[in-house]
Amino acid sequence: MLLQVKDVTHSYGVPRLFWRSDRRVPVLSDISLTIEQGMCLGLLGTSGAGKSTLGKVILGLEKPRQGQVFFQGHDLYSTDIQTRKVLRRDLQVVFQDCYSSVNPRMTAERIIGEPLDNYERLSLNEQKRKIGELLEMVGLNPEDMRKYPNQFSGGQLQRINIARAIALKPKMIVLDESVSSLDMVNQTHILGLLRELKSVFGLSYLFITHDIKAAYSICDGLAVLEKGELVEMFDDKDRIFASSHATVRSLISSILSEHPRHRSLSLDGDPT
Ligand SMILES: Nc1ncnc2c1ncn2[C@@H]1O[C@H](COP(=O)(O)OP(=O)(O)OP(=O)(O)O)[C@@H](O)[C@H]1O
Repeated sequence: MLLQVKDVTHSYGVPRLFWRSDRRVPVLSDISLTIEQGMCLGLLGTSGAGKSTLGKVILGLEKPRQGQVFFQGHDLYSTDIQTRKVLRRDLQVVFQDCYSSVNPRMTAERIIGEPLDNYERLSLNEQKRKIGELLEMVGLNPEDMRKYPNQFSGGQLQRINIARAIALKPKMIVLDESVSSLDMVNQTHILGLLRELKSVFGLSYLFITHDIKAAYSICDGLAVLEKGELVEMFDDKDRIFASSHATVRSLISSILSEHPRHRSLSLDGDPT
């Protein structure tokens, strides 16, 4: 098992202006889930359900109040710093906002080269060659490495973020609404790219989204969060259609056409 989230509960403190507050808002309640190597789990839920918080907990960025996160058998929050650094290499992230995820003053070469600088000792030429290969892998041109973020479209810049995420050949990537800000055409292309990278590298994804159609198109399994609780978990994504849970039904109906003729729409295709 690659990732195990065990009984995770989390809450955020409520800030007060003039006195200390011990009031906390519960955000995650007793969450347990697993992700196997090579599997893509979709984490669905409405806004504020706690999806991004769970993503941060899994990335080792937000220590949960209770529970544990095991990545490759190591407890992320109690392991030593050295092991944590090694584990971080295998656990990468791509966020929704491709522009704020990068330093506007860095070229694509430096953006993609950052994790390589941190973890690998490559010569200048080796690093350039590797960055060129990564750019090609995500469908861009090696010459694009000289460009700055403002010279790329949103879709191209998200490809740069993906190239950075795969630079160290990680085992798992947390994709937090990574295609949500893109138009439909770019969304389809990036989802295709993610599917391809998954099969080439045996990558695992946690695909965080409110978009059930995008999740269905890339995920093997689906989990549904509501108000911090994991209300349903489907190892096989197709089982979601049999769910009678109100939240799950409303997620499904949100993508179905109003027209009765489209009620049996497959999530893979467009309505005919
Ligand atoms: N750093 C923080 N401090 C305090 N409260 C927070 C913090 N981050 C998130 N929250 C609150 O925790 C709850 C869950 O937020 P979270 O971002 O995890 O939900 P989400 O399901 O990812 O939502 P969205 O789809 O809108 O991004 C929300 O009520 C949010 O306001």
